Amino acid sequence: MFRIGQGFDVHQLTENRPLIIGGITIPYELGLLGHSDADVLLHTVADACLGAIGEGDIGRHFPDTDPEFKDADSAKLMEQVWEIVKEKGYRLVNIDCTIIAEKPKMAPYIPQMRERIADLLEATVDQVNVKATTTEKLGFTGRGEGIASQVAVLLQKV
Ligand SMILES: Nc1ccn([C@@H]2O[C@H](COP(=O)(O)O)[C@@H](O)[C@H]2O)c(=O)n1
Ligand SMILES: C[C@@]1(CO)OP(=O)(O)OP(=O)(O)OC[C@H]1O
Repeated sequence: MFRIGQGFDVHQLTENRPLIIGGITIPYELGLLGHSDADVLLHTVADACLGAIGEGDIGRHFPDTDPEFKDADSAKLMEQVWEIVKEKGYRLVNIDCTIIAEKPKMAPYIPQMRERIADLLEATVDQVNVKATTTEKLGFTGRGEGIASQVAVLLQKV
């Protein structure tokens, strides 16, 4: 059996925060704000995986009111989500991710993000696609106020 999932997340850009996307720290003058490390892409991957198996969303599993998750490493949260996926008997078929950001340029970091996500989802790099787009200076992403991401995932029962 195959199950499809999708995710969407947004985090605000602000000063004095690291910019962590897809488990990779990107040098930039601004970073993402959140209760956790605010890795917008890993949150979206987690939401897509939870959606695919009918397990709600990341906030249900790791509430942003719980001090345990303050400044949490989103890769650790993703590992826990992937354990739930495996317990339900699923493996990754493929995942396709889009980062929506005016700046900085994501292209140099995308190979590392693919490797990191493949590692977290116990898959190979060819099963993971990561791409980026601007919104041509339009909207909150275009003004550089935040970064969004979208993910589609396909899982298969093994
Ligand atoms: N933050 C970003 C945004 C885009 N890219 C790359 O640039 C290409 C052109 O972007 P458009 O928004 O004009 O379509 C896009 O296809 C990406 O390859 C990027 O690296 N980082
Ligand atoms: C990850 C969690 C938990 O620390 O916090 P945030 O970093 O604020 O991220 P968000 O995507 O807003 O929601 C999920 C939260 O529960």
